[in-house]
Amino acid sequence: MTETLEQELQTALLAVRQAALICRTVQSAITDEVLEKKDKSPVTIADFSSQAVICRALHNAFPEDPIIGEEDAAELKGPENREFLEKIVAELTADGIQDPTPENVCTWIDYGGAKTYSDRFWTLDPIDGTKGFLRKEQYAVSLALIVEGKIVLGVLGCPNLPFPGENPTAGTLYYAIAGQGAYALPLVREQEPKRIRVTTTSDFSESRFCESVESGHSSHSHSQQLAERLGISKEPRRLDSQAKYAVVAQGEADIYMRLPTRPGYREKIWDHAAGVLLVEEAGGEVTDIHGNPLQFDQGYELKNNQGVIVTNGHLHSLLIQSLDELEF
Ligand SMILES: Nc1ncnc2c1ncn2[C@@H]1O[C@H](COP(=O)(O)O)[C@@H](OP(=O)(O)O)[C@H]1O
Ligand SMILES: [Mg+2]
Repeated sequence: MTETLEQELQTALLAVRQAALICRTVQSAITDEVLEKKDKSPVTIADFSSQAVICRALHNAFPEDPIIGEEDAAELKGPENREFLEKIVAELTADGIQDPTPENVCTWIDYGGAKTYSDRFWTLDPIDGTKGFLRKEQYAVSLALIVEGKIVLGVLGCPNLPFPGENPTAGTLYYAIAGQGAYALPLVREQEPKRIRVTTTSDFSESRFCESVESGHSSHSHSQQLAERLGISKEPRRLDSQAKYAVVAQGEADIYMRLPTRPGYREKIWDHAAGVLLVEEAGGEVTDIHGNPLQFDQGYELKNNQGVIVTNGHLHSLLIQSLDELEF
């Protein structure tokens, strides 16, 4: 890749930072009462607001680029949801976004409505780890640029992952450009980015893995079997969202396992693209459970892949070999 992607990077960093700060505001307003009522509206306001802000920024800077986003505005357009749309408008107004009329907000969200592969496109998960967001735990705003099937830029906003040396509530913004390394900076303010790297652990008995909190997203029983087989004795670190990729990329865990819970499920590209590049650029390795590279040229799903295995590289092939012996 000869072009520098400087404009893409600056646009993506600004947009993800803004969206992540909006999500943080909405998350702090979630109360137990809302959760007890099983009312998911705060998360939905945050999802839509995040997608609106990021797609608006991308469309202004790169009007020709398709965006494959997780959300679309179809359900916001009916009269029965007008009040809900007004809440999103109010949130964006409070955040100082210019001209967030109901019509504009729907238009911005729908910029993210591409579904099929093209030679150059963005993929966006406005809130990855919805369940973590609702529990007031980890979640991520995730944005990646894919050119000719290769991830060339990834940005991950993790409002609840502390940046070393900063106030624990500061949050971290991660980014990577293909061939140029992986970096972290505090979410809340401009600072010189810090290069991040995976661990050098080559012995499973010393290693720590991370996995989803939700056993419906990644099989805890299989990971436990595998850990026993490989002699991994440390307790797994469980956290939601692509924050797991960030944790491996910055050397706080050696492995991230995402083991299928049912054979037909296909991973979504927006749940992985930014995280994959972050880990690869930090020196790690990412494949599916069979050791095949993840294919980002198949539409919005990783159609040809099953599960995801992320390691610091040193532990990869042995882990894949041991997985071969498990039934999924
Ligand atoms: N059966 C399944 N297997 C794997 N991932 C699943 C799944 N069902 C849903 N997911 C995905 O898991 C993501 C969260 O992953 P994690 O458990 O690592 O936090 C969800 O993203 P959203 O939260 O954006 O909907 C969703 O896309
Ligand atoms: Mg997701």
